[in-house]
Amino acid sequence: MSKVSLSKDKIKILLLEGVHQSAVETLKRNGYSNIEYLKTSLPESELIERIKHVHFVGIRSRTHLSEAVLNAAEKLVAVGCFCIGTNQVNLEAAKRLGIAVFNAPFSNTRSVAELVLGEILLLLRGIPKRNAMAHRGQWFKSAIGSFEARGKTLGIIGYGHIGTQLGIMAENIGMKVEFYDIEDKLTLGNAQQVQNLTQLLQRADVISLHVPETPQTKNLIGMAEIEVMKQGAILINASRGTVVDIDALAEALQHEKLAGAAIDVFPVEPKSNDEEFTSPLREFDNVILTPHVGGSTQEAQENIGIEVAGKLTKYSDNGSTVTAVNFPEVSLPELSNRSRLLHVHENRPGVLTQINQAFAQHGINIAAQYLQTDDCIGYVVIDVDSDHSEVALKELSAVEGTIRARILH
Ligand SMILES: NC(=O)c1ccc[n+]([C@@H]2O[C@H](COP(=O)([O-])OP(=O)(O)OC[C@H]3O[C@@H](n4cnc5c(N)ncnc54)[C@H](O)[C@@H]3O)[C@@H](O)[C@H]2O)c1
Ligand SMILES: O=C(O)CC[C@@H](O)C(=O)O
Repeated sequence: MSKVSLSKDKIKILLLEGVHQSAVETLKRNGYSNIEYLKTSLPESELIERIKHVHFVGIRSRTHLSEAVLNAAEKLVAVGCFCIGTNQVNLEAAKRLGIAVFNAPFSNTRSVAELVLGEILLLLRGIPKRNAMAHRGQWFKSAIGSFEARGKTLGIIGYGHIGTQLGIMAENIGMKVEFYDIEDKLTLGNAQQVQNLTQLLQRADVISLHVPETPQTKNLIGMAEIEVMKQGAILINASRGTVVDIDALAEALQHEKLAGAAIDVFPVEPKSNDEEFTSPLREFDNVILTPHVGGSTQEAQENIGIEVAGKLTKYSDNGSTVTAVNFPEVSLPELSNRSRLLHVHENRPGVLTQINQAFAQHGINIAAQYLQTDDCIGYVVIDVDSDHSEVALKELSAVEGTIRARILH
């Protein structure tokens, strides 16, 4: 499958899930005007129809780009996830099809860390329960089950962008911070890395999860893990819904093993604000339930819009794949007075030799060549004189193992 360079007004962009207007503004400022903007996600069957003619798609966490959807996306060049998580996209299938996927790895991390810090303070004081009771006309003025954060131990699981910021903020209010991560991490402030999860669970007054969704993090916290936590501890999950076994959590709350919880993400989340939210946790006054809004602040969404739209623009305009999550990363200078060929191919021996031989046969001079590969695909970018560019594209498209070829003038 190959493509010829399109004028920008022909490049079709579909933005879903109400991404911030800053994305639309960034795309328009860069000359992209053919934008369809929807406030919701789309069910798979509708998405399959709509995505057929689209060159770039922008999504958040509710849109599932399954293999079936990606297979239907004949023209799709890249996906922009206007969020951190990319688990909603079949990244391997996208890669095999030569579709680059970008995200915003840190623009909303401060927002998540701030929300979690607030939840820690409220839960340690037993405020969610007192608040719920007051709404029902009950007056529960008592210090029972109400504690300061100072001196308590916060156990962070996943000490990445969010975990580290939360750790620093928690230390600033006098908490002791310990964390568990599968990688050895540079510890910030006075935080301490512990060697295994059980140790962290046994020692912490509050556990907060900040891991990605992976096969290893599925039900990372279940019945057995809650069992080893301190009596009366607090559990917070603002990472992904698959990380905590919700039924096990509900049971622990029922038996008052845990004093409270704050849950922002769920194994199954409503597809839109019109759908009912169902969860066994709804019955507990001591649980803060939020509709996956950890990163939903004006500041974060605006920054994400600019960041991801900027990455899509750059990939479209000059072929740069820097920070792509499923693609070999190539950093490229701006294109001037030449044409640029972008070639995604299966990573097998001889592809580059074929390309160079074909170009030599046609007397096509290569002004610059950039190549990066991973175990599955190769991405080569070749700058040539514009006079030779159409022949070069034809040759490139005929190379065995070609997944996609595109040209920029
Ligand atoms: N609730 C929200 O709105 C919201 C917003 C942003 C991010 N998130 C979620 O939070 C997650 C974390 O975000 P981040 O920016 O801190 O990511 P990050 O990649 O910077 O950090 C994740 C950390 O988890 C560690 N990790 C991975 N697997 C682990 C395991 N099995 N056990 C222990 N540690 C493990 C990694 O080594 C890394 O240090 C994201 O993947 C996303 O799913 C949710
Ligand atoms: O905005 C969203 O839908 C997802 C937010 C968050 O979970 C993320 O992965 O960045």
